[in-house]
Amino acid sequence: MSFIEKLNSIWEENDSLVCVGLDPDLERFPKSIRDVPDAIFQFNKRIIDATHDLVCAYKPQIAYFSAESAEDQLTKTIQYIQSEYPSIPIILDSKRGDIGSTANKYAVEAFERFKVDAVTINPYMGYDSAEPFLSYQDKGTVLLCRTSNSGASDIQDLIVDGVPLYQKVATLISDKWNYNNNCLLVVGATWPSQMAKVRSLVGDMPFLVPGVGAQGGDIEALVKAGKTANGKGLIISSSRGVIYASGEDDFDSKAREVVLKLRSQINLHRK
Ligand SMILES: O=C(O)c1cc(=O)[nH]c(=O)n1[C@@H]1O[C@H](COP(=O)(O)O)[C@@H](O)[C@H]1O
Repeated sequence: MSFIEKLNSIWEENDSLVCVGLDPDLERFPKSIRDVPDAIFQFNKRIIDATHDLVCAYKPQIAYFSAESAEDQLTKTIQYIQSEYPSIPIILDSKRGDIGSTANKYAVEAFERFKVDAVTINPYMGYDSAEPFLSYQDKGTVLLCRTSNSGASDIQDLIVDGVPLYQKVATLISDKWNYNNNCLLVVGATWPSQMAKVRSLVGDMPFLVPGVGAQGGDIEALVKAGKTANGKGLIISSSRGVIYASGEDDFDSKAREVVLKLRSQINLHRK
């Protein structure tokens, strides 16, 4: 099953547009789990077990693993989701982007080493840097368009041929790069008016939407701006707001409570 088919079916199955970001930071772990062997995997496993019926995706961020020399625990986390909850797509957040020959290796890293369903990439080096990812027809390529951070406007809003660069990027990807129907765009939850503009440019292409929870994105505004006509089209991702909902040993049940609330707040505005 392709990434897009998997996404369409989990949106229905779990009635959810919520993605949980797995950004495991040992310093923020409860004492009870910090010193156990494979602490990162054990932490992720408890978050996953507590939320699997409420989400449409998991998004592990590679830096939180590689900074700890813990890529083996990233592999274990991915394999755990795939064996226990195989209908849930996994988006590897690594924001790769490089010349074609190196991008080839990054695509192999994501799709053959880690075997994820989708990966985030930076499109600013152009088509040859994206093509190795796009050529995996059944995988999702999630391209940065208008990011959630405060510096997003520094470059992404520069005017090119009379329009902001992020709109040029959206149109280019939609018109030229999406020939396998496997592109998604990153549009931050913190910018609802820009999101509405991107939606008007790219039809029903799915958006990965980080920036709710810790970064303060407004749920009602983003859902209204970004949803497609069928009330879907969004993968709304929260990391710290979910996984650190409690600093104590009840972190998994508190994470579940946050995801439940997030799912219902989002669903309120989908219709
Ligand atoms: O590609 C991303 O996931 C991403 C894009 C973006 O524009 N903003 C953004 O915050 N992210 C990632 O989404 C996550 C946000 O984490 P929280 O702010 O804790 O929910 C981090 O892993 C970021 O690297």
